[in-house]
Amino acid sequence: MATDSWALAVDEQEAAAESIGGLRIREKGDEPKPEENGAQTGPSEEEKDDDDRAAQSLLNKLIRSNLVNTTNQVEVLQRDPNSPLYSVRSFEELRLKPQLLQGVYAMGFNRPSKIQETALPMMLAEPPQNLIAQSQSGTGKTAAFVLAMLSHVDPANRWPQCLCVSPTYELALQTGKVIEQMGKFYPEVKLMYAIRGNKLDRGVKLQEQIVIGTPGTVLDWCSKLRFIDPKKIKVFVLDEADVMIATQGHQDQSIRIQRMLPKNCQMLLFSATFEESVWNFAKRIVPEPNIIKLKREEETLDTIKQYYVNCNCKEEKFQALCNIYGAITIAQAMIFCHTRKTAGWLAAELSREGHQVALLSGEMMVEQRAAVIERFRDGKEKVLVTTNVCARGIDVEQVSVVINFDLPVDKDGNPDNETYLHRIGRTGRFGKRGLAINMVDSKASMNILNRIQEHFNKKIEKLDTDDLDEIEKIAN
Ligand SMILES: Nc1ncnc2c1ncn2[C@@H]1O[C@H](COP(=O)(O)OP(=O)(O)OP(=O)(O)O)[C@@H](O)[C@H]1O
Repeated sequence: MATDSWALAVDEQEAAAESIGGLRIREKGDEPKPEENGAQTGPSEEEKDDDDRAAQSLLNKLIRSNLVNTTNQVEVLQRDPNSPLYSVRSFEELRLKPQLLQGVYAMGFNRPSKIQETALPMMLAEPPQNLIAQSQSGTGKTAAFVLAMLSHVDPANRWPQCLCVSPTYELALQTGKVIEQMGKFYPEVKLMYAIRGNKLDRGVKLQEQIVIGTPGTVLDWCSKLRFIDPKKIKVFVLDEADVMIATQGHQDQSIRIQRMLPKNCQMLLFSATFEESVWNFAKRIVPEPNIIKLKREEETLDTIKQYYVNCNCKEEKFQALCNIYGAITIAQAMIFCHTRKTAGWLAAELSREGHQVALLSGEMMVEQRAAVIERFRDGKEKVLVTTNVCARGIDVEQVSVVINFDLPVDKDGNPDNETYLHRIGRTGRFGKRGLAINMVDSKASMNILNRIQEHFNKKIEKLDTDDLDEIEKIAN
């Protein structure tokens, strides 16, 4: 039957989505091919640590224990500019149910985050307002919509009232945990996971008030299997819209779910980024939206001293690194390599020299990566060797030195300026002065370095690592 083949297709899509959800271990023989010495051209697909946004997003969630601080103002585009816009400075002002206020405080939240100050009054308003909200990861979006969902359910009604769609199984579980924590003192409200593998008997009608899941299963449960009556949904949340649309098919499934919901259902959409594709998607899902944007802090190279070292091969680069370590005290450093193979080699060499080294590599499961980062954050290791994709978006405050053992290039071998800024930018944040050292090992990589210099219009000084006095000077 047509519906069955369609359901099968949905299953397949979800299986594919889950397999790129980050939790996987590579098979033996799946290792990268040996790289050519010294050549810094774009790596082949196998060589490169492939990662994806869902894994990155999950990693961020796993390692984040605090809000990301931001001084930027929120930008608000209101659907109805005549209705008073207000923001709150405390959770009390929101007149939450006492059980929920208790849950919020038990989580250690003292006051709403920047995005929550504006988003929460809108989400809790009567009549409910639709919202599209964008702010970087870690600014309190999840906590905000979880609070909105918990506030809107009627625990006396034993049917699904809030539907939350996440891009992957793992991300859905993380959000589910927040719902459980925040709803700790509100045990009448129950939660159900609509994820692959959660098999229910045919004919069952869900009694849980909140359902969180991945698009394929949620769609299945609302339509073909009818575990959920979509017409009774009051709040629909689409989380991580940017990650969602990176998976083929999810966009379509989300739109199909949305079409089954009643006209007065509150639609909420969250995203860490807001490129054109996300924006187009958001407009299809959320009619007449209020829009809240929180600008990301700009990364700059102003407070960073940048150097480059001329070498001929990776062994020479390693020697230069040893010379730097011998001359200056480095509290904590992050070293970026192009491939997993180089990263593994370098970590082993550094360990042999007596350094406490942490290695972050693409074949590790996301949880393992989170554990490595936490150990490094706690200062258990002083050097973190990593490939580029693994470390994107990770902030380790205390890092004072960043070393580009290989310069960042895109898949065509052109300079990846954005990644360069991202790698280096972190050291100079928090008002401290940072140090960045680039290893150059060929004409090609010198050319890349020159183009990076030109792009940022910032000089990268040459450093002679055979001259101890010169190295000592850069630390001052
Ligand atoms: N008002 C608050 N006060 C203190 N901590 C908060 C507050 N809101 C959220 N947090 C905490 O800050 C961290 C980030 O919050 P949250 O996960 O809601 O952000 P997010 O924007 O959804 O990020 P991501 O998309 O990465 O999940 C979490 O550890 C959360 O418990």
